[in-house]
Amino acid sequence: MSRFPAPTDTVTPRQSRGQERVITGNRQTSWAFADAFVAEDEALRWARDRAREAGLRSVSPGTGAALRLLAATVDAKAVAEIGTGAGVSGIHLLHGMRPDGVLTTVDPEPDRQQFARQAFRAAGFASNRARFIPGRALDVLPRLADAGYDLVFCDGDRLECLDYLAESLRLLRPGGLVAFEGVFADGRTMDSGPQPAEVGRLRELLRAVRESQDLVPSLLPVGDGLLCAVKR
Ligand SMILES: C[S@@+](CC[C@H](N)C(=O)[O-])C[C@H]1O[C@@H](n2cnc3c(N)ncnc32)[C@H](O)[C@@H]1O
Repeated sequence: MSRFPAPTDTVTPRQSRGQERVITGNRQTSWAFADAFVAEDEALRWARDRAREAGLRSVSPGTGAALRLLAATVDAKAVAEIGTGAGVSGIHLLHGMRPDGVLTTVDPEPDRQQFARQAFRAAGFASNRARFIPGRALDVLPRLADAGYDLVFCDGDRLECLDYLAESLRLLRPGGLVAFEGVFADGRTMDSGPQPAEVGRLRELLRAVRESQDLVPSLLPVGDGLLCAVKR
């Protein structure tokens, strides 16, 4: 006998109401619970504080947990990160990568990379687990090896996101994964009112990733929106 309901089977009103209550009841609380599900340690809190003092956004704890998961899923040995910041996302990526994996992280601000270096050390990662490259992504990425990366994480200049996509497709091995942080732009991406240029670029990015024949995409509703895609 089939385990699946026949197409004519119906869900009773009682079941339907119950399911709806679980899904819609207190959604904000559920999202807050999901975002805090994986606890952050002292090194991450330290890096977050440095970022806050510098007026920088960091990935949310939920996005950090997703990055760990993604890095572990592709058994990442080589990860490229655009936008080091104070190292919050880098710590999460390193936790998900193989123990011998190397994170290559790019940022034009050496002071921020210095904070990240300290944070990685405080989190217990040996110095040879991270390669810090100071500079702008579009100057640095062309020097990185074709198909040499398992995962590319993009959290730099949103105006450049389409160029990051093109570079990521070159950098990733088949089966590798690209992720873009912040594609909701605090809700502006879905807002029909007038928006700044970076929102236009994010919309183009969403369209390009969704329509690409070379990618298997998913938009994860964690933090400020994490757009992910696997390269075929
Ligand atoms: C939002 S912060 C990154 C936060 C970091 N990913 C985290 O979660 O801890 C954005 C970073 O991108 C860097 N950035 C800005 N323009 C860039 C560019 N063209 N190439 C690489 N990084 C850039 C900024 O200096 C800043 O540190």
